[in-house]
Amino acid sequence: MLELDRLSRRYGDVVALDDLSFTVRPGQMYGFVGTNGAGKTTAMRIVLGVLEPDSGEVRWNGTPLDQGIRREFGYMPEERGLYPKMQVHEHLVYLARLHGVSGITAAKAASDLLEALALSERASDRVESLSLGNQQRVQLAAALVHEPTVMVLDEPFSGLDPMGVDSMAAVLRARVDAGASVVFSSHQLELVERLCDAVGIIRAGRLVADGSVDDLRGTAARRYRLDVGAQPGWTASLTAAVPGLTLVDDGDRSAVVELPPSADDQTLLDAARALGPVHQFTPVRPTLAELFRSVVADPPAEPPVPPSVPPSGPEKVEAA
Ligand SMILES: Nc1ncnc2c1ncn2[C@@H]1O[C@H](COP(=O)(O)OP(=O)(O)OP(=O)(O)O)[C@@H](O)[C@H]1O
Repeated sequence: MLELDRLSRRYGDVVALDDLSFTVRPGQMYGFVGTNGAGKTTAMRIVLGVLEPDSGEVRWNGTPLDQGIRREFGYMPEERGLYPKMQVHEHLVYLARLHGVSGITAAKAASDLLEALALSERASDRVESLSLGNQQRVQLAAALVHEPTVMVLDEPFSGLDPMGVDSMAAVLRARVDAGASVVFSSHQLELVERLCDAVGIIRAGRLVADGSVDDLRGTAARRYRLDVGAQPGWTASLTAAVPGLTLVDDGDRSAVVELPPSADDQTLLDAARALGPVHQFTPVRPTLAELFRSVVADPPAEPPVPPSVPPSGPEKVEAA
């Protein structure tokens, strides 16, 4: 397995990574997500070996990475690097041969990947003649052509059309199902939710959530959608009846509420029943995008700096 262990890295005064650790197991697709500037590329560059951490290390099956181990990996760096004048198939074969793959095996692997990525018809074209999205597909093929068991991919899906996303996802899923480890960064959270077995959320260089999307849901606040046949204003009565209950969405017929840790769902149901017939009572499963927003919006773990001015009264709200 691939282990990033307590990586820290600064650029001058900027703390890019702060004690970052996570693990990617064989047969696992790991999505690495975070806000702009959170430290994803820095972490990937350290795994790639183009950047040294200030502290911490990266291990593969318990052994700290060296150039020998790294050569076995497949990379898709942020700076895409293909030779523009080379033909697509020729380029892939060239890269596979650099990894010691035999000519016949390399040619077959290149053809298979081009077919899977819907690029067979462009096999004899120069890389520079392809659109950016198609060059990106070739870049993925370049990362995979020597059949690596670990793949580290920086935003492999950005800029691809939906067919490109699907074909790339299928190629990666097939490798993962065959036992490979894949870690990729992305801002496309729906895609990460759909594809990944595990997700790490990084904020300001720290990992703030790690696990399957279901694991992350388990730690999220519990929300319920209710439809109660009661008088208008029933949501106010409900929030008054259950201490700590928050109204998240007050629709015409139904409402979404968030339970405080102290209350259980039966208390909520009883309180709703006391107001009228309950037509709907459904747990709301947060999407990864919603989980992400709540995790990155949480205040940092450090103790807050005390305010220098005493807090004033409620903020004035301007009329629209
Ligand atoms: N070469 C550099 N010199 C100085 N600061 C840097 C350098 N590279 C990155 N940084 C800073 O380190 C922090 C982490 O940057 P990084 O590129 O790793 O984030 P990221 O999560 O990949 O962001 P994005 O999603 O925008 O690509 C940011 O504050 C960034 O400005």
